[in-house]
Amino acid sequence: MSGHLLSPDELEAALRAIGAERYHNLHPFHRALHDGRLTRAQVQAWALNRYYYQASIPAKDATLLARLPTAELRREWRRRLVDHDGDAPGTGGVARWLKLTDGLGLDRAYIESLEGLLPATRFAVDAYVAFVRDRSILEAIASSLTELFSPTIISERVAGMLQHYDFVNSETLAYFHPRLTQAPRDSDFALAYVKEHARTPEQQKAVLDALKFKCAVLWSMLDELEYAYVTPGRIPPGAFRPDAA
Ligand SMILES: O=C(O)c1cc(C(=O)O)c2c(n1)C(=O)C(=O)c1cc(C(=O)O)[nH]c1-2
Repeated sequence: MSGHLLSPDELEAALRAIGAERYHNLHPFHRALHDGRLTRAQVQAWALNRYYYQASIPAKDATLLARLPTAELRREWRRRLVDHDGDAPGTGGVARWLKLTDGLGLDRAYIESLEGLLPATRFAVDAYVAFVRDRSILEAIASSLTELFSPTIISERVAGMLQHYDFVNSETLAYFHPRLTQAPRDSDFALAYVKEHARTPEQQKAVLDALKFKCAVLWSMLDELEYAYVTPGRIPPGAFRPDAA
């Protein structure tokens, strides 16, 4: 597609097509999570690993915030920091994620220590933070666009988990509720930004590639969860062992 300039609406359609093909709602581990086919131990492993993603998102947003050139852009982006970190102890998305890990019977200090992470979780999340730090502002903003697709997966996940697992309830899944309004607000802004600022075929390709990269970050996290926690005997040395928790 190089050389061909897309209209803003064609660019949006191309971005949505990437999500339709590559977003992590299609991963077998997520299908199993939402359909009630995981054990409590496997759900614990998912929540423990996903904690590192959640905890790194505000750091990722802070590196981008520092590079944004206008007060208007910074005001828009700093809301994300408050969403995740809160504005007082015990508030915000990361704190709400810890309510989920508490509810699953995991020790907070162990979760926060990151000791039990799968290696691929660390690599994938660190790659996302580095991407946002090192690439153009346009690519960094485009890499957040997986959030266009997250309200659908979150609705599916909450409904499926409440229906199938007796070890979660709407209080332990409280993390997800505000995301249903925060994610569309954030992704509407990011989508309008890339539609306005990707004005050459090269910039449009960079935007599409940034979204592919981000889909790969999310996908690879689930690949290793599936590898390590579905077939016995494959947990990497040092990673969370449900039987020992
Ligand atoms: O539950 C999910 O499947 C899911 C996906 C994503 C995403 O697509 O990146 C995010 C979130 N949740 C989320 O809760 C969140 O705060 C978030 C921030 C970002 C981002 O890239 O800035 N993605 C996501």
